[in-house]
Amino acid sequence: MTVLVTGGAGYIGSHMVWSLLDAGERVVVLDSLTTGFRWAVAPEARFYFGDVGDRSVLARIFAENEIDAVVHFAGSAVVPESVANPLAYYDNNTARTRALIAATIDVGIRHFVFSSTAAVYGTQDTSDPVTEAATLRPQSPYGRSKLMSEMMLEDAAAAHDFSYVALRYFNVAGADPLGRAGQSTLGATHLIKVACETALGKRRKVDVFGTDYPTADGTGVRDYIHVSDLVEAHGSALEYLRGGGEPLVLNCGYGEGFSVLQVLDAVRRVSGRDFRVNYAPRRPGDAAQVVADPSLARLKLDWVPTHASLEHIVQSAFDWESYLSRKNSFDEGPEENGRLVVNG
Ligand SMILES: NC(=O)c1ccc[n+]([C@@H]2O[C@H](COP(=O)([O-])OP(=O)(O)OC[C@H]3O[C@@H](n4cnc5c(N)ncnc54)[C@H](O)[C@@H]3O)[C@@H](O)[C@H]2O)c1
Ligand SMILES: O=c1ccn([C@@H]2O[C@H](COP(=O)(O)OP(=O)(O)O[C@H]3O[C@H](CO)[C@H](O)[C@H](O)[C@H]3O)[C@@H](O)[C@H]2O)c(=O)[nH]1
Repeated sequence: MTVLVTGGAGYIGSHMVWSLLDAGERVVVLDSLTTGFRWAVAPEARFYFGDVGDRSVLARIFAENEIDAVVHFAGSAVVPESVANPLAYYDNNTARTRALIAATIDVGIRHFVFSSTAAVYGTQDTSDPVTEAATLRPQSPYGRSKLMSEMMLEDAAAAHDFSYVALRYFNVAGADPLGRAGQSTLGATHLIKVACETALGKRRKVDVFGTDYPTADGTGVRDYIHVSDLVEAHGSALEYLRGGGEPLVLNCGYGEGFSVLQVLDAVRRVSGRDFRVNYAPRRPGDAAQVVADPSLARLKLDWVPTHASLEHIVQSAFDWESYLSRKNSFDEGPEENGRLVVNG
C-alpha cells in the first residue's frame, strides 16, 4: 500500500516522506510548491504537482496509486499572515481540506492523519500544560481554520467508514539528524529559524514580539518539538489507524515551555555568535503561553520522544541553516531526479 503525503515538499512533510521511506512504505506526494520545494522531496517518492482542492488531480492520484492512507500537511501556517488575510486561510486550510476529505472518502480510503495545531487553544486561564480537553479559544484565523478542519473530520468520521488522527503540533523546529531535510521556508517567521538566520548574518536582527506577557521574563512561552519526534508520532498514528483505531485528537509537544529570551540564549550558545535583538510590541494573534500535556499521545500511540532538548533542537536547526548558506553560495544547477544538483 501507498501513503499520500500532501504538502510533502514543505518543512514537516519532507521529513515525513523520508521517515515513511525509511520504514519501507511507498510514498506519493501532492504539493503546489507554494511554500515548498521540489528538491526537498526524496527522489524515491512519486511527486504530483497540484492543489489538494483540485478534484481532478486527486482522482488521477487515486487512480494511479493504491493509496490506503492520507497524511495531510498541505496548508498555510503563519499566524500573523492569517490575521492580515483571513479568507485566504479559510480557503487554503478549511475549504481545500474539505475537498480532500470528500475525495478521500469517495474512493474508500479510511485512514487520515491531519496536521492540526496548538493554535486551537489560544491563551488559557492557567499556565499549566494544556490537555486536549481544554476549552478551545483560537486567537487567530489560522487557529480557527484548523479547528474547523478538525470539526469536519469529526463529523465525517461519524457518518462514514473513515477514521482519523488529528495531531495538534506545538512549535516544530529542528532538522533531520541525517541532514537530508530541514526548514528551508523563504521569509520564515518561526522564532528558531529566524534566530539561526540572524546568527549566520542573513538578517540584521531578531525582533522580540512582546515583553509584557504574564510569563516569568515577560516574553512568549512555547513548547518546541523536534521535527523528527513529530514525524515519529505520525508513523505511530498511521499504525494505529491501520489497526482499526477510532478517531483521536492528540497533542504533540514535550510538556516544557521556553520563553523567547531562553530560545535566543540557546541560539547564542549553539552558534557561538551574538546578534542584535530588538524589543518590539506584541504580534497580533499571539498567545502568551502554550505548553502541551502530551500524556494522551504517549498513552494512545506509545509515543516516546527521543530528541526532547532545546539545545539539540537548536543545534540541528543551526546545522541545517549553515548547510543552506553553503548551498546558496554555489550556483544552482538543473534538477535531477527531483534533487537539486549544485554546480561547483
Ligand atoms: N511548523 C509548525 O510549527 C507547525 C505547527 C503546527 C501545525 N503546523 C501545520 O503543519 C503543516 C505543515 O507545516 P510546515 O511548517 O511544514 O509548512 P510548509 O509551508 O513548509 O509546508 C506546507 C506545504 O504545503 C504545500 N501547500 C500549501 N497549500 C497547498 C495546497 N492547497 N495544495 C497542495 N500543496 C499545498 C506548500 O507548498 C508546502 O510544501 C501545515 O498544515 C501547518 O499548519 C505546522
Ligand atoms: O521573530 C520572532 C518570531 C517569533 N517570536 C515569538 O516567538 C514565539 C513563537 O513564535 P513562532 O512564530 O515561532 O510560532 P507561533 O507560536 O506563532 O506559531 C507556530 O506554532 C503554532 C503552534 O503553537 C502554529 O501551529 C503555527 O503553525 C506556527 O507558526 C511567539 O511568542 C512569538 O511572538 C518573536 O518574538 N520573534
